[in-house]
Amino acid sequence: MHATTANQTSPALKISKLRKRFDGPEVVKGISFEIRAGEIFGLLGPNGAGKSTTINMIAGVTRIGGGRVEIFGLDNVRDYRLTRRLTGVMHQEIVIDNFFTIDRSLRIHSGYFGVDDDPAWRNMLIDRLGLRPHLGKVIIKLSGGLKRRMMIAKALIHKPKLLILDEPTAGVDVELRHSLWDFVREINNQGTSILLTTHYLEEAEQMCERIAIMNHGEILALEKTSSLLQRCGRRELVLQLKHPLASPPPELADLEPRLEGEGLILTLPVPQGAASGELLGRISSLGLQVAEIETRQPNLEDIFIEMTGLKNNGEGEA
Ligand SMILES: Nc1ncnc2c1ncn2[C@@H]1O[C@H](COP(=O)(O)OP(=O)(O)OP(=O)(O)O)[C@@H](O)[C@H]1O
Repeated sequence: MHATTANQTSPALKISKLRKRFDGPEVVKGISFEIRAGEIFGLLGPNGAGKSTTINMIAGVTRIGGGRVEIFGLDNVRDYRLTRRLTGVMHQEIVIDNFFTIDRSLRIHSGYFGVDDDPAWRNMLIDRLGLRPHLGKVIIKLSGGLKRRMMIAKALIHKPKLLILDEPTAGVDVELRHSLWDFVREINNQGTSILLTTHYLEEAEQMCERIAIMNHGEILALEKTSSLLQRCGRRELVLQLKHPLASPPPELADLEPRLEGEGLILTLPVPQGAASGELLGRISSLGLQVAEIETRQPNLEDIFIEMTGLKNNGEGEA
C-alpha cells in the first residue's frame, strides 16, 4: 500500500545507492547520504561532478538509474505525488511559465502541487525577497538577480518541507547573496530542511551544518563542516620576521616550517591538538625577532582543492 503522509521522524532526505548513466559512462555511481530533518546540507563539487543529475533524480525530473530516494520516509517514485508536494526545487536553469508575470506565476504555482494559494504566505515571500515592485514584470525579461529571487519564491510557494537549491546565488552580487543567505537561514529556522549546491565555498562554510564533496559521480567526503575543516585543513602560524633567515631554524624541523618572502616569512603548520601558545614559546626561546604574527585558518577552498585537485574561482568554473 502506498503511504499517505510524510513521516516526521524520518530523515528529510535519504538517498541509497543512487546511480545514473546517460549515453556514456555512469555520472552518479551509487551514492548514499541522508539529510536530517531541520538540517542545511551542502553538496559541493566541481562542474560535471554529478550534483545537478543527483538533484534532478531527487526532484523526479530525471529518471533514477538505480537505487532509491526517500523524502520524509516516502519513496519518490512510488509516492511521487506526495514527495513532489513536500519538495521545493530551485533548479539552475529550468524555468517554466517564462511568459507569465511574477504575480501570475506565484498565484498559480502552488496549484501545480495540489496546494491552495495562501495569500499571506505568498505576500511574505514577495516582500522578503523584494519582489513587490516587480510583480507586473514578465519572467523572461527579468535580470539575473531578480530571476534568482523569483525562482526561490517559486520553489517555496507551496510550503515544501525540503527545499533544494541548485546554485541559488550563482552570478548574483555580494549584497544580494548575503541577503539571500539570511532568508534561507530564516526559512530553515522555521523548520524547512535544505539541500544546497554551491560553487561559493564561503556560502557552504557559513550555511551548511554538514557537507558532502562530490567528484566524478562519487562522494569523496561527508561530514560536519567544522570537523571537515579541522581534519583536512591545518592551522598555520605565519611569522613576519624583522631580519631575514637563510634557512628555517633546525630546532623547528619537526614542524616542517616553510621560509618564504626572501627569508622574512616563516610559516609553521600547527600540529593537531597543539596550542599556538606552545609554539610561540618555542619560537621565543630561539630569540627570533618577530614583527608580526598571524594565524591562518584552513578554509573549504584548501580542502576542496586537496580532494578534487581543482581550483575553484567562485564563479562556477571549478
Ligand atoms: N541530459 C543529459 N544527457 C547526457 N549527459 C548528461 C545529461 N545531464 C548531465 N549529463 C552529464 O552528466 C555529467 C554530470 O553533470 P551534472 O550537471 O550532474 O554535474 P554538476 O556537478 O551539476 O555540474 P555543474 O556544477 O556544472 O552543474 C556531466 O558529464 C554531464 O555532461
